[in-house]
Amino acid sequence: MTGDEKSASYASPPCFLHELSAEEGGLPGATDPVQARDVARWRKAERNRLLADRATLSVTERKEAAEAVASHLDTLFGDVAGFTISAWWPIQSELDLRFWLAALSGRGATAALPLVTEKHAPLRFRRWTPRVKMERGFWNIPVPAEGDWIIPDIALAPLVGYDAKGYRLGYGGGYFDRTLAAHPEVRPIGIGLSAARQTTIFPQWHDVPMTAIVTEEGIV
Ligand SMILES: Nc1nc2c(c(=O)[nH]1)N(C=O)[C@@H](CNc1ccc(C(=O)N[C@@H](CCC(=O)O)C(=O)O)cc1)CN2
Ligand SMILES: Nc1ncnc2c1ncn2[C@@H]1O[C@H](COP(=O)(O)OP(=O)(O)OP(=O)(O)O)[C@@H](O)[C@H]1O
Repeated sequence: MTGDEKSASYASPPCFLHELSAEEGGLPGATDPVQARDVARWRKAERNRLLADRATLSVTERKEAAEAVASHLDTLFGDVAGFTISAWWPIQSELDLRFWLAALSGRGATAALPLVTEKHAPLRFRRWTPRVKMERGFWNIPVPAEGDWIIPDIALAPLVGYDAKGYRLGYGGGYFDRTLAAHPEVRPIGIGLSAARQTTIFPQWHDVPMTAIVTEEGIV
């Protein structure tokens, strides 16, 4: 079964959601609270389903997917010299792109990792290399312990789900959306498994679409 077929059989989408999308004529911020609650519930169920699916991949399959993603990123970016690119320190069976990130400095680029320094606020970023001292941050995610705050040119965003229009489903904190609202100059690229594709994630006023989505199958 494809991811879409699975979502069709495992969770029923909420009704009238097309009316919520700003694109379809809805007013940003003027979302019906009942429908917003339905979307939030649906997202929570889909997030759990997609996370459970992802966890069934073997270590080898995940490693192969990460290597395929890395080669698609090289195709997408070409020469990265001069760019600052953020990614993530993997948790919960996320793809591990640290090998690709670690190689950036040798290519004249700067690698960065995100930090949650305040709940419900935009992410902040610090430079990372394998030699940087790390500490446990929010949610126990390892983060660079010191360094100046920097703003990436490109932010690779790990995704739990995504749709054909480039909207991303994450862990539900809204951190990436807040970051992109605060820094519209940052180019967001969603990274995940092709199986994480949804027909739609019912975009809300706050959802910022990715510039591109990269999976093990290629660039979407
Ligand atoms: N490896 C990794 N690092 C990352 C991210 C990521 O997705 N992956 N983030 C990408 O943004 C930021 C952290 N994102 C987080 C998002 C939500 C929650 C969280 O507390 N979630 C709640 C559920 C919220 C809800 O459903 O209302 C929870 O699980 O209790 C924690 C961290 C920064 N670092
Ligand atoms: N720019 C914003 N300003 C205020 N609140 C926001 C903003 N962006 C998102 N939020 C809030 O964050 C909450 C979670 O959003 P959403 O479900 O899109 O998270 P997510 O993209 O899955 O999470 P994450 O980016 O942390 O992985 C929503 O309830 C939303 O209201």
